[in-house]
Amino acid sequence: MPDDLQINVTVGSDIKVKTYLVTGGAGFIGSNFIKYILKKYPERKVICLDKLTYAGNLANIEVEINNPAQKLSFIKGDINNKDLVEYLFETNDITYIVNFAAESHVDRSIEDAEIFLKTNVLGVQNLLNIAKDKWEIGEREYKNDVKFLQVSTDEVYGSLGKEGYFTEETNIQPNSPYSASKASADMMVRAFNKTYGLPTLITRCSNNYGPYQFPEKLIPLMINNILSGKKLPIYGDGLNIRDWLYVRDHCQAIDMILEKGKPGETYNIGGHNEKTNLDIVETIIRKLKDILREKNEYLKKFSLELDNINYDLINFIEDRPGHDKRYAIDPDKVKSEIGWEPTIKFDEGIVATISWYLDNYNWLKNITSGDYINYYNNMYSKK
Ligand SMILES: Cc1cn([C@H]2C[C@H](O)[C@@H](COP(=O)(O)OP(=O)(O)O[C@H]3O[C@H](CO)[C@@H](O)[C@H](O)[C@H]3O)O2)c(=O)[nH]c1=O
Repeated sequence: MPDDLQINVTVGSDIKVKTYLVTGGAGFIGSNFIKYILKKYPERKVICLDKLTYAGNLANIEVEINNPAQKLSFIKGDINNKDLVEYLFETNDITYIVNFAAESHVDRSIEDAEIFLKTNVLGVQNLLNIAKDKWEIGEREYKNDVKFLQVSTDEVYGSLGKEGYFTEETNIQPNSPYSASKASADMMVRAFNKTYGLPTLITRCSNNYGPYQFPEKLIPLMINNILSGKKLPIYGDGLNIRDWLYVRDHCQAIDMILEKGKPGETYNIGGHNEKTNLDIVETIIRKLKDILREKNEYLKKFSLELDNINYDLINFIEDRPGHDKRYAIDPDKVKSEIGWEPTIKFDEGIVATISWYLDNYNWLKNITSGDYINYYNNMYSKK
């Protein structure tokens, strides 16, 4: 086995069941997806490959890794590592690749785009190339059930004005280095389908929220800042609009698209829940206050006073360069062809999310302090 380490190896039994290679499975959406799949299909196998960057965290799937009843194996490694990815194909009968591995934060991409190209573009190209070689059983013929699903973003379409929606036919017009890297990857996925017949799927989701999201993104950042007694920075006038999708709904959509999606196709996945950023932040302030009123043991724990949690915390700051005004997704294709629609209402999802962060404050502290990174890196360097 190449340099990288494998723990809790449960793959390789004789029973023929579907096996997923989930890349980036220790990150926010990836870890939620692994939980969803293991719960829904206890007999299926999942191999999680993750580099464990600042945003990928083994703690997110630790419960599943330590549960011998669940068929999850974890490999620490980079999707750019050719030998490692080839080895995973050679030693497992992989049915689905679901690629969540990505640098995902727009602001970081504005600071420095290099790692975005390495992971989001070259990494995807490496996965595609190996899948093409290892899955191929004859010229342009692949086993019926294998599929390569690239998790992409609605940001590849650029920005909408007040009217209209993104459809799968909308032109690609990325505006940030991050979305340009995701759009490039989508083009490579398309090219591998057209050129080699690789059975690919692309999903483009709107803004996700829910448990295990790294607190650099709007919703967990605001929750974390309130709990730490900090101001709430809003870019520009706060009137930019995003379409918010609860992460579990997103996982359900990906599962259904893997099972029912047509190779070569793209599916947009939205929450049908457009909100301005200001509205999101005000909602968090109100809901967090409601929760704290009921669970007042948390007030002591975080040394907070209810009266101090109010809209005065909002701090309008300089706008993000190239800030997209509005994202919104036309729900038709995924609804009519796959039969998927979001099920979790925003009011419900945001309360569940805030409560999760309150109940898992140690996770938040460890992830922001870098303690998790140090802990897991030490664990690997000792092995
Ligand atoms: C972090 C932060 C963000 N914002 C604004 C910028 C955006 O209009 C909105 C959401 O920002 P972010 O949470 O960074 O997410 P956004 O740029 O929309 O991109 C997200 O959603 C995309 C899907 O639409 C994903 O592909 C990206 O990986 C994900 O990061 O809130 C603020 O006003 N203040 C902040 O501190």
